[in-house]
Amino acid sequence: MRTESFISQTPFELESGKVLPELELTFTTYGSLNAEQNNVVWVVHALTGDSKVGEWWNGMVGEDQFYDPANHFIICVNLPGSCYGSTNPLSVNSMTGDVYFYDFPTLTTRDMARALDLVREGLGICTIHTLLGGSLGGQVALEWAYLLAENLKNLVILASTAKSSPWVVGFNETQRMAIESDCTWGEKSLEAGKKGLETARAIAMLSYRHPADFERKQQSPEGTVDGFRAATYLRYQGQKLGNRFTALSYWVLSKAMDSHDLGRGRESLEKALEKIKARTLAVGVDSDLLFLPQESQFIANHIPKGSYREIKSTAGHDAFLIEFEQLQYILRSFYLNAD
Ligand SMILES: CC(=O)SCCNC(=O)CCNC(=O)[C@H](O)C(C)(C)COP(=O)(O)OP(=O)(O)OC[C@H]1O[C@@H](n2cnc3c(N)ncnc32)[C@H](O)[C@@H]1OP(=O)(O)O
Ligand SMILES: N[C@@H](CCO)C(=O)O
Repeated sequence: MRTESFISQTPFELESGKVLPELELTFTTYGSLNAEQNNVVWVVHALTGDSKVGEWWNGMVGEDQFYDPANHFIICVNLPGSCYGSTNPLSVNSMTGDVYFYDFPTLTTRDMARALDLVREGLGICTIHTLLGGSLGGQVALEWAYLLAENLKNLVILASTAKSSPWVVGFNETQRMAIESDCTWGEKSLEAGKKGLETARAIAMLSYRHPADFERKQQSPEGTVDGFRAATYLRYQGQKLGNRFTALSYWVLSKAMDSHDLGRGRESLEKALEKIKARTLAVGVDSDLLFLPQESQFIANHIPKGSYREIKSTAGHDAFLIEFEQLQYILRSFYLNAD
């Protein structure tokens, strides 16, 4: 495993017209590129993931796993805006010499896809064998698949959508409201909005899980009138994220998720999907309350070489990060059916 940085030599113009004078992108690779350059597996992480895909997707990537570095060149880039090494609101704006903080520009999933393409070009990779992404990662992967055209062979979109629904935008807005209500939000510090971020994560967890999952794991003993398990669970999850993420990055990434619309400026969503050339597998989760299975079906129905499979789980949206056995089975049949 190697973690490196790519630094763009030229200013990076965003969809908004604003410019990032310098763009650093941290990425992690596993295995090596073969002579034919046909073993590239590119994974795009979700909202709070990082480039170390072998850690958070350890049931899919790693020695003797489905994507084994012995056979594949596996790469994951920390998305711009995120706080694990790539340019983000806590980076220094090289034009002003000051940390961006709240002046960090709005990013779209299309900007993120273009940033990934810079890394691809920088590494001299022409063709990607398989591009995979879940949730926000799936949105960025879809945008990138559109740009890559014939240079992408297989696309796997997990628990995601071609356009963020009003429901997703609404959930994200409640989370940003929680951040805004933290009295430290507005301060120029690493910890700004930390308590708000904890609440945001607690709200988000309700969209990443399913009532059945809470029924199974968070039942309190009979007679409980306070101190419920569900309550300590959500507080714990909030603190866990608060200790490893920044509210500033969360803000930028959740705004990018809101922006997602593959059809923007491309006639329609359907027409944009029709232009994706890669063999595509869209995987929904039957219990996903955030990105509904029918949104994955829509992707599969409109991409010419698209197909749909479903993970059965009570885990909800996050099942794509948990249900490794089902995913492996689904992916095995996807590759078996390749031309
Ligand atoms: C640097 C980095 O870490 S970045 C990469 C890591 N994260 C990512 O990539 C993002 C994607 N991953 C995720 O979102 C998550 O890790 C998932 C979805 C894969 C799994 O989520 P988890 O939080 O592990 O699972 P789950 O919802 O079952 O919660 C388990 C945790 O809650 C705790 N917990 C469970 N019930 C309760 C309760 N009633 N009260 C308090 N704590 C509780 C458990 O002890 C456990 O704690 P731990 O994480 O310290 O071991
Ligand atoms: N739970 C995952 C997926 C959210 O879409 C994350 O925190 O990145």
